[in-house]
Amino acid sequence: MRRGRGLHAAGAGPERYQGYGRGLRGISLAVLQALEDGLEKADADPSVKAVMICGENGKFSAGADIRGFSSPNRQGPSLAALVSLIESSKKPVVAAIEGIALGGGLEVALGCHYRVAHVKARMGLPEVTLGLLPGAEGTQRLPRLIGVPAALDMITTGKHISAHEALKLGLVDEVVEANTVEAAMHLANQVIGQPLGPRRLSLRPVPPLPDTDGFLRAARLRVRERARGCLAPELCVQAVRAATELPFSAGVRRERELFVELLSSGQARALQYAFFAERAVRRWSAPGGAASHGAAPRPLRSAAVIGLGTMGRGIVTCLVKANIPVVALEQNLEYLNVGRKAVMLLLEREAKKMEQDAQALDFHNPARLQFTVDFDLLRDVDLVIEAVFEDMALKKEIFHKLSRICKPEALLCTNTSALDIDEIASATSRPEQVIGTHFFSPAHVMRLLEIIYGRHTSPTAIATAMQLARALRKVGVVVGNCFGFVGNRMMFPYVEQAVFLLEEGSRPEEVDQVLEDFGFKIGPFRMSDLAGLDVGWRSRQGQGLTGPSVPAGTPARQRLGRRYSPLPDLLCESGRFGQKSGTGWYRYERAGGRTATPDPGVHSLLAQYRHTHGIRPRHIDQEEILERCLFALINEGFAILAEGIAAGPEHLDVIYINGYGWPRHRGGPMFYAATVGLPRVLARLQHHSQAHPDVPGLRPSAFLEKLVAMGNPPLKEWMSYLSQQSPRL
Ligand SMILES: CCCCCCC[C@H](O)CC(=O)SCCNC(=O)CCNC(=O)[C@H](O)C(C)(C)COP(=O)([O-])OP(=O)([O-])OC[C@H]1O[C@@H](n2cnc3c(N)ncnc32)[C@H](O)[C@@H]1OP(=O)([O-])[O-]
Repeated sequence: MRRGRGLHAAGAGPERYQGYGRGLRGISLAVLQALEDGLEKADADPSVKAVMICGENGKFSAGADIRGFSSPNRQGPSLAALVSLIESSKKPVVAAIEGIALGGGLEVALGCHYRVAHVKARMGLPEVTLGLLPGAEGTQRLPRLIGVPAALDMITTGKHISAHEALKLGLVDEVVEANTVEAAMHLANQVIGQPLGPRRLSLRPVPPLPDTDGFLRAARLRVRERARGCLAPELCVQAVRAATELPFSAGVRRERELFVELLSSGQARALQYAFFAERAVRRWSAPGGAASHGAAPRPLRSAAVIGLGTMGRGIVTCLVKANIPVVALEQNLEYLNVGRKAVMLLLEREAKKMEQDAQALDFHNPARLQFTVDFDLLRDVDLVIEAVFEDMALKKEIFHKLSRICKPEALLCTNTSALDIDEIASATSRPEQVIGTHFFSPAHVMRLLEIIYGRHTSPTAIATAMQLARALRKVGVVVGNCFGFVGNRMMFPYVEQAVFLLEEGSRPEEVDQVLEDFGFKIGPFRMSDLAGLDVGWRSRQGQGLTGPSVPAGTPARQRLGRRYSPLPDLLCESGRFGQKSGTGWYRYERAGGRTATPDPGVHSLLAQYRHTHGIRPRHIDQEEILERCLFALINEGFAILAEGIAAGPEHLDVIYINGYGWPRHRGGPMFYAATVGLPRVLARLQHHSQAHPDVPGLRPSAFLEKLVAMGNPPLKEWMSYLSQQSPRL
């Protein structure tokens, strides 16, 4: 059999038919056309007895070309028509599924009469993650094949399933360990002459459930709850409902209507933007022209983690999960034992979640995970991640030690969330090997890894840190060095506005509710309680903003000539540290509890505070809460772009989606700003800035002003309007 590129239609008789295209990049019009031509020829050719469809380079198909959805003049055969054509073929058609069959690719396989999968193949309908639904009749065929509950699960979550799961569900007919194409050809030859009617899914009824309507109603509520304002999962349920209530052809029409509704919703555009942005940030650039294409990573065969607090424990866990042997170090035996117990508990839980792979974790083996107080054991590791308190002196002491002990090529990473990478690197004799790897709590769950290069960090070090992100299955985003880097720097003005709103009349639960309704997983006050209010308090003490170092006579609500709110400090002074102490901006059932209840104690503290400072509380509406919090954050984003701290708005958006719970269906803060329109963002910032002239965070960034003056160009052109690219890029 000849193998070319793209999906192939090959005759089991003497003729072979093949299409062209790039399997992974999505099904192109050329592939569709070639498949249609091939099938028509196969049907017309009496010497062809059966047809086999396979992909190129060991991959069946990644589905429709996502970029094609935004091209308005798309012409040519449609994927749905092709799937129908396959199904109606008079000769048996067998899909040979290797690698992946996703989205439209799986829908093509559903049109085939038989499906053979390689044991390592993965299948799924991920359209929902792109704000769509399987629009090539997948929502109508899959429930007919595997039943409503399993089909609904795949369609509303977009999850990929293994070949074995697919076999169990009845999605494929056979799983093979060796040559899938050969096996599919073999099956094709075996079924020649057998009736095709029962194999045509469009002719089958949907297997009934005892209470299909009740099941679908419950499913709708469940996905609505989970989706937080994202439309696609709910419309997926509606499409599956159509399969249960309507004949096939009417169900297909309903599927098409729902698909078109989603396509024009704006959310699909945001989610597809997020898909490409996550891939775009893999290409990084750094000072002196260094870039991803010219830098090779060093191997990562072993690692060490210093500090077994909350972050360190999570980092050890994700290294073990990535199969990288780890040395975990603490400063004394007491802390080491506490840390060891916590890490083991986390790993046990992870192993349970991973079930069949638990053996592979092998974390009881000292060759894979070792606990120590002895720095000497760090001598040979490829990578060290320091995760101690945010204390510059302590970090410098550790890095000084590391530069004496570790092998010269070892990568020295700091998990600081805000501190100066260059100052930390200055404590070593090899600043080119020092880099920031900012994990997000819980580190074994959150997908983001902010990678911060310093003035001397080498391209190899950046490439190795990006490789680390990939090994840990995280999204690595390379950014420059400044206080708070990208994520936290944008977060400061957002949280600051949230606190100012409390001073002026809001309650914590009101502000949180508005931002959670917008789509954030948790609002700023719930988030602060979760992270621990003492963390920020310690940082503000370090910066001289609160505590004994504040000069006598400093106005309570002013620092360095700008507005300051001592409210968070007051909470900490009264022992309210958030969830860990059982009280913070909310009340919890106990210290360490997780259920936040509005706290009358906080309400009276706020009333007292306003009285003390002569503030007349006012009603603040949702729009003002949203604008002040979000536009302040976005404004800082423009300043970051102008300073060259990040290479583009996609970087900021990927950071916010993966590290800060920004709703993915809104595409990230900078994408959101583009959606709202930069002139409006600017006008509202100007308005709020006039009302609060002592808040620099509301003063519009010069870059935002410039973009508006240039006519509000599309997001992908923003960076070309920076008069001079920063030397950091
Ligand atoms: C009336 C209505 C009719 C409509 C019919 C609707 C039909 C259908 O239901 C809709 C769909 O199929 S929706 C589609 C449903 N399918 C999906 O949602 C699958 C989306 N794709 C994936 O999940 C992952 O890419 C894979 C798991 C395939 C590979 O992961 P990996 O090995 O880590 O590789 P990687 O780095 O991720 O990708 C490599 C390069 O390929 C690129 N590219 C990939 N897929 C693309 C596509 N479909 N398209 C375009 N490009 C695609 C990707 O951007 C990247 O480009 P770069 O320039 O190098 O940056």
